[in-house]
Amino acid sequence: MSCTFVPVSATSDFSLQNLPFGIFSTATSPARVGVAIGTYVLDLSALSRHGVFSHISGLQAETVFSQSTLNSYMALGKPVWSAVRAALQDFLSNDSHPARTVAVSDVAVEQSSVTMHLPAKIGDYTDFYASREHATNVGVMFRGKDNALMPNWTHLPVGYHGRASSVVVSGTPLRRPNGQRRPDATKPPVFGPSVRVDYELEMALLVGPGNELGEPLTMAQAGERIFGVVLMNDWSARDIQAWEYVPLGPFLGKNFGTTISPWVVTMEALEPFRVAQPAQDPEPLPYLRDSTNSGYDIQLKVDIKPSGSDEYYALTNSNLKYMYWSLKQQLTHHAINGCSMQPGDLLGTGTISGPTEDSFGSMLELSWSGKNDIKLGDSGLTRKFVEDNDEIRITGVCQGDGFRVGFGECVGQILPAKQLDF
Ligand SMILES: O=C(O)/C=C/C(=O)CC(=O)CC(=O)O
Ligand SMILES: [Ca+2]
Ligand SMILES: [Mg+2]
Repeated sequence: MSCTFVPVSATSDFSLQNLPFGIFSTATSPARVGVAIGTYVLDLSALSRHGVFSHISGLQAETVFSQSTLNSYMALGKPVWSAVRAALQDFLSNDSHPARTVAVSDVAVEQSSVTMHLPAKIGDYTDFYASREHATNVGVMFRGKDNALMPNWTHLPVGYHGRASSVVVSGTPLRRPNGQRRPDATKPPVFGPSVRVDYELEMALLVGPGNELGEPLTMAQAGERIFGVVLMNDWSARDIQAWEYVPLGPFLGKNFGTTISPWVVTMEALEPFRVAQPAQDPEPLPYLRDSTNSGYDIQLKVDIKPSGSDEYYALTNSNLKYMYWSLKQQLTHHAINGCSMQPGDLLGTGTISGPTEDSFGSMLELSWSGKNDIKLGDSGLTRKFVEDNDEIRITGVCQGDGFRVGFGECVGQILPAKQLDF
């Protein structure tokens, strides 16, 4: 099966097997639901008017696809998502589909001519800490070798509640935060711009149908409730974080901005890329046990475009398959106490570091807390943390046989701090 409606190159992130969902607008029309294919965005509200989804029960296609967020569509659940995916694949690959009398320009626009928006109204944002390598590295730096991994870590997916208000879509610049830090442990704390702004390579799931308050989710249910996955950069001010986090965890060092990619890759598109997750020892308690393959082979890259340069230089090469706690275990654990999850809630995986040094998912780890210079290719440039006007770009790809399921880009630039005088 191949796409015959528009050209799709074998190296495109957005193949017929992918079909990620996003929210786009153009100079002349408002934000609404789109699906990426090749270099185009398919306008699903326009396709609805041509009857492409009219056979799907439980879907008010024109209404749902004219909205400026995906929340209503996310709430509909897996049977509808599957039917829409099948309808799109049929439309795109079958020349004799009844709606194929339309012109490309009737139902699609070039991605280069659209503005992408946040895919959902995110009610709540939670971030986990689920890479053993990352948690160990950070633990060694913050608490010493003997207390690196806390005793709870191998028994449950550790997480904290973040701020949905500061989640932004790829391309939105962020200011370096001001805050309180204590650079010299023998002196009082100081206030001013963070000098240790960092990125964190993460992915995040978006919740589909939620659960009522007091009604926990099981592992089997959680598997059906995940709508899809995006790339995420959990920007972190390490100096603010290191001083403030005791004993309640991340706060202002994290919530000055979190960047996500605009295209949500669905779980159905990721299905062929499932792999075994790392062996879990000790075996988790029964509510978190999973005999299915719940890891995903997604190659992840972080590059930096340093201030004043036009070139990108590699920082991190990692993979989602390194995550110790799976997406399903994270969602289940989050709801097991009866906490209600809503369509559009965002759950970050935590920084995705792997076993080798080039797979470390943050500058904190790459520079080992600022002790070492990170070399940017052969440019002669170095970094320990993110400098003003640097841009950080995350990309992610699942490589299939002759096709790709890719995530596009998650980019963000750090602008100078706001000048504050006290
Ligand atoms: O105190 C610590 O050990 C560190 C906490 C974090 O950096 C939180 C976080 O964002 C976790 C992650 O991304 O894996
Ligand atoms: Ca994080
Ligand atoms: Mg953040």
